[in-house]
Amino acid sequence: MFAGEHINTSEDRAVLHVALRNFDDFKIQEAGADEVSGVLDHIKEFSEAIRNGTWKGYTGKTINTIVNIGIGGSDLGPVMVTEALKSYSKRDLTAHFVSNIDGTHIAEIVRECDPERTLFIIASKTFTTQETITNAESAREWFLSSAKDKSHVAKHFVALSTNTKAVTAFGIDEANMFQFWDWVGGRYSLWSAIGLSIALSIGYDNFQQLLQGAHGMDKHFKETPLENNLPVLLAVIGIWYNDFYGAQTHALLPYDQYLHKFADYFQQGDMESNGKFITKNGQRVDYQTGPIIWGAAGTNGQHSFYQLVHQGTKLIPADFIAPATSLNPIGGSKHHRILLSNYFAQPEALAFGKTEEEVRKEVGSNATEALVKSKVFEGNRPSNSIMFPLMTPRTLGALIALYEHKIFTQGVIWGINSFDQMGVELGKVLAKNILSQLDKPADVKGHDSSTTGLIHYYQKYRKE
Ligand SMILES: O=P(O)(O)OC[C@H]1O[C@H](O)[C@@H](O)[C@@H](O)[C@@H]1O
Repeated sequence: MFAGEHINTSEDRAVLHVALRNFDDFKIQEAGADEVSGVLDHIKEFSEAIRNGTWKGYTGKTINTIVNIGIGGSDLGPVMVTEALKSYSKRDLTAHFVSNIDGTHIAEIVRECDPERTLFIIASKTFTTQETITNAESAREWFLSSAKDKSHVAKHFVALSTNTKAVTAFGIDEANMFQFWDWVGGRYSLWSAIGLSIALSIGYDNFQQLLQGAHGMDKHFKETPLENNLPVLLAVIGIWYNDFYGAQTHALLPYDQYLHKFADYFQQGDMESNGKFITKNGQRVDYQTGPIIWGAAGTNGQHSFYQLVHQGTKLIPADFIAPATSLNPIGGSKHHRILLSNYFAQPEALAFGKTEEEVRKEVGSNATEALVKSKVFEGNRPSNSIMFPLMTPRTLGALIALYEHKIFTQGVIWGINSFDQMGVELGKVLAKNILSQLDKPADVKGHDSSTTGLIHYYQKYRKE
């Protein structure tokens, strides 16, 4: 990876998100790597102009709302990080994220926007993603219904992409485009121009701290012997339970409300990277690869699904993640002490459980056998605990990079290509064909009976 070899073999690409946060440290030879600092300068200059009010909208007002339009890697990273670092954000600059093609998503968000004071950020590596382009077109239509004159688009629309041609064809000036390169995978792109909404929200200096935190983890990963290497340790522990104990899933359980999107983010990060049954050499694996990633912020999960984690029939390895100090120490950190007492208690309960003997002592001799048995916790359920002093941009950068390299290491051990995403293609192709058949029942051809029946049902009941 660090040598810039084309380890994304199926697409013949280097994988260099580490070059986005390198600060001239590692020597990386790849076209575009020398352009990173120029794009960072552009991000700095632009984010400062928006934040300090020198950038004005078409009626001379400052920008008070940003709307990032993107999906997958062009959405989940910015959403997760702006939420995680909300405490560092400019409170009078509201950030919204539109991803879903469902018109409800953009319709509900523009209801909260003032066209004179809103900046739309169209985030798409390829600039061909149907959802994003359709949402961007609807945003432009909504904007022009107030602004009227197309020349005003330049003050309210910017693009983050590798595809200059498609961006300019959409009507966005090249000067308002933030570049990145094909060696940045979508799910590894928050460090690139795709992070513009993050820089706008928390300020460029904090964005740079985020990058530096990730770079620190990159160095650790590259230079530390395997037995002390954090991403490697997480990777091999994960493989141990996944491949040798049959665990199907892995839960990410941050005891930090700011990290409430962490599991959503790494659902793409991990499952799109390692959800593959073909090795780099084209053989079908005869072992398990990437786990199902899921989770929720503690303690909410405890009151929802932990029953199964503790007493269900499935083995669920979990990562418990927490800051020692809260950014919101209300009530003299009363809340945080309660939160952390749960953070400490859960792994302990999972590991050591409660024996039948202990239960008997507790319930007394009148209890039925069934009641006794229902209160037993078998224990011996695995978890990792990750703790850090305080949620800062630098810490978050390191934490994200920790998981990125864990995923990469697992992919290497499984012999798969963690950096393509062929599995998202088939559905897209089928949907395109179906879209062209939706008008008339007679057009619905070439499907199985269930699909045909469903489309006919829609055609019978739709109102437009
Ligand atoms: O940024 P884009 O090009 O719009 O892609 C958005 C998403 O599309 C697909 O689902 C995949 O390729 C994802 O990896 C990607 O993040």
